Amino acid sequence: MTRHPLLDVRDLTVEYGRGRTAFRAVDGVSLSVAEGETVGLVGESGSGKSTIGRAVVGLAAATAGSVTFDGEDITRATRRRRRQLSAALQMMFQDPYSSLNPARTVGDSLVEPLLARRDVEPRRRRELIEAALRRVGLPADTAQRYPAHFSGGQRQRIVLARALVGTPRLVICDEPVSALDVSVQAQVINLLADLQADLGLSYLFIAHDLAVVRHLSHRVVVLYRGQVMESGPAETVYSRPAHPYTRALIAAAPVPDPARARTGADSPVQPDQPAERSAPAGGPGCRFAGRCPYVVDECTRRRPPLTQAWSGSQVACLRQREIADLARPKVASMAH
Ligand SMILES: Nc1ncnc2c1ncn2[C@@H]1O[C@H](COP(=O)(O)OP(=O)(O)OP(=O)(O)O)[C@@H](O)[C@H]1O
Repeated sequence: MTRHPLLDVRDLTVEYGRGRTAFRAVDGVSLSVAEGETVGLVGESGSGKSTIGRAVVGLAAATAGSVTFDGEDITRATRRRRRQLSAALQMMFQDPYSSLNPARTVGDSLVEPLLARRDVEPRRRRELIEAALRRVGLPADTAQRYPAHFSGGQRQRIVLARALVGTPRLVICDEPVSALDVSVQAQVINLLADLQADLGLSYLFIAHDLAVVRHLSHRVVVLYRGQVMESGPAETVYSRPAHPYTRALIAAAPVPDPARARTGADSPVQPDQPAERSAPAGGPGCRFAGRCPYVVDECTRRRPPLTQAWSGSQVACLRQREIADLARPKVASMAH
């Protein structure tokens, strides 16, 4: 058991472009992932989820803030150090078609993470590759074949085997099932859960679909246009969403549970509206103000800090108390 979180992202800001055209895709985001924990990172398209994942693995440069992995500040780690870390810190992308090189056998793709591991002798590589393939439910001879032989679900298993072969501690799963058929999605999600139980892996699980994240996540972080709107234990965020944006997201997700459907039903916000990019980088105010049904002038003037909400989550909303009163069932009149 480590005393510090395995991954600790503090006040991370990532800007694309420079000067007047600079666009702040991630704006002061903090989150952490403990050993053996899954943290779901949710938000609509363009909210900056992938950018956070890419900054953690060094594929996007942090403009400000820090990324700490197992106690080591890796925000500006050298290429050499990144390569050493690449086995322990893996990223799994959405599209299993583009993330495997079609011209290379599966075995050739899977050997890459092993090349970074000095402790693995070349003759053991084949054994480890076959073990990783078996671990994800694929036959060992998969290694000799090309990606074109496999379906989307099988390819995503191969991508997962590639992550496993380096014995990762943290896997950043960037929408790993979005491109798959619904029936196959559940298999991959269950496989991720089994691997976590067996190997103690940690996941930062990125998705726009709250339903997918819910099944797997211990905690959830809700992102909107580069800023954290709400974060907390998954069950709390789902059953008692405190931020108007979280409530809108939940209202828009397929909801089998009628009690849960009621939670966000009062929100007229459409979370699927494309997020405009009009807010200036680092401008004051809440990024959700333009779409919030509860907005008041102050919301556009200062950025709400993340504070403890009535629900037990951390919420960035200046009006959270008043909104909580609106959302609660009116029991006062029944008190006498
Ligand atoms: N290389 C880049 N250069 C410029 N802008 C970028 C770049 N990559 C992403 N962006 C922009 O940054 C914002 C955040 O993108 P990002 O991909 O991180 O969001 P996301 O929440 O993961 O969305 P999606 O679910 O669509 O992948 C978007 O507005 C996107 O257009």
